[in-house]
Order: sequence, then structure tokens, then C-alpha cells
Amino acid sequence: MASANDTRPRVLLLGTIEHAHSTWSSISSIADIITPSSTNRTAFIAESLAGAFDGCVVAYRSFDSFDVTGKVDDELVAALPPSLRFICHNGAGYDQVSIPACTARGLLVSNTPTAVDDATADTAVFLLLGALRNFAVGMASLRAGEWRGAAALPALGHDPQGKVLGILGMGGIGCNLARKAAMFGMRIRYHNRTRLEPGLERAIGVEYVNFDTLLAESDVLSLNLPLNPNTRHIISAPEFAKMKRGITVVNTARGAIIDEAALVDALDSGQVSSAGLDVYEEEPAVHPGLLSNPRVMLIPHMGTWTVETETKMEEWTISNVRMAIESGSLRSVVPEQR
Ligand SMILES: O=CC(=O)O
Repeated sequence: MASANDTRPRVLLLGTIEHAHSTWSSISSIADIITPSSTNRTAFIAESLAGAFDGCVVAYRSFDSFDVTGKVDDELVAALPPSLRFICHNGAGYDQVSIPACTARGLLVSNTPTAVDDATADTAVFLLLGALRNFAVGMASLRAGEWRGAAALPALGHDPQGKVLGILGMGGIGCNLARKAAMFGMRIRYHNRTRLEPGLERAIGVEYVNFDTLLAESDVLSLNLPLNPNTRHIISAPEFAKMKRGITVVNTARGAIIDEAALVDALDSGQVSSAGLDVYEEEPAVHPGLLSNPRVMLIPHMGTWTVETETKMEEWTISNVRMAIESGSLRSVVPEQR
């Protein structure tokens, strides 16, 4: 005889809930939560194919679930239960999830736009100022017991006031950064796949330019676009060559937007004078040429690393899970599937 529980929806939890515990409990009152017992991709695929997740309609996934499942690609999607219809990804960037693979299987994917905007833009401002002002050089010499440096003083930095900030990618984070950078007296230009409405451009005080102009005329270039096959290495040797000599480059998006080896060459040649990076091509590995260069301010992917933002991201993702269960739709479907 079927029990009452047989009719409850099932949710697959990939990763952990670290902050939004009471919101997550509200999901467990309307659904059964299934967690994998496997700890690597091969075992996860076998567990799924053996039917452990059968009946799950929606999956919550966090970045750290990558360590167990690897990328959500064709192979993984093929192993997921036929009942699964939604993947709710906790993160603004969703390059760990192959959208074509999910679309082909009829799986809808959501991410967490807007929840990350302030924290990521704040990180970009920190890196922008730190790189422009050579603070990383001073911080390293101070910790080495050499005050401002034993052999030579750090080179004088530059003020942001009056400098041109070029923003590549004008979504929520780009717009948020533009507003913040304007407070530092920067002149903001941007390039984006689609141009903003003129009213919004005026409201945040940004000027639209083409890609080459952005490269050629910016004093600081900030990357704020998603990583996908079209944007991978969008900044490589030919693009560095088009930039103003002595530019500062800031990346809080994804490492592979920049060809990291080409960035190292551009830093070594002086074409790029300094950089501020939160993200790397092969995280957690960082190119040795970046680690050894004191003119590069480095953070280990901490753009959203605050209690408030991590909580907001979990809450947002859980709201997608709830919507999937209750109304068979998602609050924030990724743009490719809209
Ligand atoms: O890197 C952080 C995010 O994509 O949310």
C-alpha cells in the first residue's frame, strides 16, 4: 500500500546548505531531500544509474558539488533520472553546467543573478584601486619586514579620478560597478552584446563603445561577462596588443575569459602595468607568472565570500527549488533558455 510519502516530490541536493538553514527546512517540509552517498563522479554516475535519485524532479547544486559530480555535461545529464526537470544552480556564473546538454534533455536551469552584484562589484573596486595604487607591492614588502621595500620603493600608483574605466559585460555586476566607480570620479565606457536602454545609460552615466575602442581607450579594463564558448579567451595576445600601454586589468568574472599565459606576457612586457584578479583559468591553480609578479593583486575567488551574499545566493536558489516544486517553473532561468 502506498504511503503518504510516496506522493511527496523529491529534491536532489548536490552540495551543502551552509547558511539558509531555516529556508531549506521549509523545503524539507514539502519534499523529500535525497543526498548522494558517492564522493566522486564515477560513483555518482553509477549511483544515479542504479536508481538512487529516481523520482527527483529538481536538483539544488552548489559550486562545491563539482568535486563529486564534475561538470554537468552530456555524460552526467544522461545519467540523471528521467524524472528530473530542473537544476537550480547556486551561483551567478554557471559555466560548470552545460546549458546545451541540459536543453537537449529538456532540463531547465536557474542561476542567482542580482544576489551577487554588490559583493562582486565591491571586489572589483577593491582590486581596481589596489592594482592602480600598487598596494600589492607594498603589502608584500611590509610582510617581508621591509617596510616599502628593501631595494626600491614601489612605483607611484595612479588615482582613479578622471581615468577611463572600460567595462566588458554590462549585466547586473557591470552596472553595479559602473555606479560605484563613478563615485571615484572615473569616466565609464562599456561594451556588451546588447546595448543598454538609453535611459539606463544616462541614469548610470555610461557610454557605449565598440570592443576595439574599449580596448584602445581604457585606462582600466574590468571583465564582467559570463564564461561560455564565445567568451573563452576573449582577451588574448591580439587584444592585449590593442590596449593602451600601461593599462590595468581587473577580472572578477571567470579566469578563462582571459588567456592567462598571454596576460603574463603582457605584464612582463609592460603592456599591462598591473592587474587585480579574483578568478583563474585552472582554479585552484594559479599561473606561476602571476604568483611571482608583485604588480598583480590576487584573491582566491572570494568575490561573493560574505555572510550576507552567500546567504542571499542560497535563499535565491532555494526560492527556485520551491517554485519548481510548487508551480513547475523557475524564478531565474538562465538567459540561453529564456
Ligand atoms: O563566482 C561566483 C558566482 O558565479 O556566483
